[in-house]
Amino acid sequence: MPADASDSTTVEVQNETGVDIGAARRALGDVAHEPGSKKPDPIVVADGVRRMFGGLIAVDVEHVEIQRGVITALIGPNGAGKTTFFNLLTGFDRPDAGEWSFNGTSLGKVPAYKVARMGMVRTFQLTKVLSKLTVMENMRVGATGQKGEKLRSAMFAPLWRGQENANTERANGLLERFLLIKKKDDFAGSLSGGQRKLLEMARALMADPELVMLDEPMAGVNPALKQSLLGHVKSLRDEGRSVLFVEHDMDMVRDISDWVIVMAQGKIVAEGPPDAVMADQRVIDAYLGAHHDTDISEEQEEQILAAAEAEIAAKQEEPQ
Ligand SMILES: Nc1ncnc2c1ncn2[C@@H]1O[C@H](COP(=O)(O)OP(=O)(O)OP(=O)(O)O)[C@@H](O)[C@H]1O
Repeated sequence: MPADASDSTTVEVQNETGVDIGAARRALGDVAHEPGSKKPDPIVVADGVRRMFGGLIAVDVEHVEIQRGVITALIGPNGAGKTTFFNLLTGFDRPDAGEWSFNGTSLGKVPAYKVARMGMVRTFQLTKVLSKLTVMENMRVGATGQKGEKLRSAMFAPLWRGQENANTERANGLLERFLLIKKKDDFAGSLSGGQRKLLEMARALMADPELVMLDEPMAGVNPALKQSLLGHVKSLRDEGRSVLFVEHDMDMVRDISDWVIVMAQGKIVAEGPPDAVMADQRVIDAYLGAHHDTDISEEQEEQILAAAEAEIAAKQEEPQ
């Protein structure tokens, strides 16, 4: 079902984080469908962010704002600069120019681990679960602000143990939610591709982030697990988090996004709600021009079938 603002399951829901989910989504109704459009309540704002690799301009984002409390998809053909932009926003790479902020705080020189602690957590295209650690150990690695990390705090072991108990409790809750609890003592390396994606998402939530950034969450996931992953992503929004995800699976983008941002050749080239963006000729050109595993639409399929049937009928009518 398309995620529109009239979705009765989420409208008027006020959750423990204080974000009125329905309001955040409805507010997008007044936002212009154009690259760099201003959002009513942005959680991320980026200006003039540019990253060169040799002579190649991988990212050249003039201005972009990510609305708080909604699901935003970042789409674009292969090599458009989506992952590089993710890396820059989260401190895993440094730009040649530009500035960006999270909750109004400039992140220009903030290292990745601090960005995560500030509440902006990401997952990776190729999952980075630590295969030689158990599922539970992976979850513990995801917890930030652990007092046990610091020597000074280690002197206050009871305090540290308290933290560890809280982490274990939180990890158990998340593993239940992501249907991984029975695997908690298995090595992460023994999980299927889809389960690793689930573990990565669960681990990201150990830090209780405000913004969850997912890089191709559906890649390598079997159809059965896809539905469950979609549900999990929606539940992140429904508990008041903001979600920004990169994805090539257009069904997923159409199904769960409140807003779609399109990149091509490093730049933002279009923005809007999913239906409007996917009907935009510039987007179709940018996508079909460079990305080849896009499914044809039902309408296109019908047109092709009708043309084939007409051709067969015409041949049958030809004099032998
Ligand atoms: N470390 C690097 N060194 C050199 N070039 C790079 C590096 N990382 C990315 N690039 C180049 O920058 C451009 C943008 O790549 P990026 O991976 O960000 O695109 P993308 O939109 O995420 O693509 P995909 O959808 O295929 O993952 C590409 O031309 C890529 O080859």
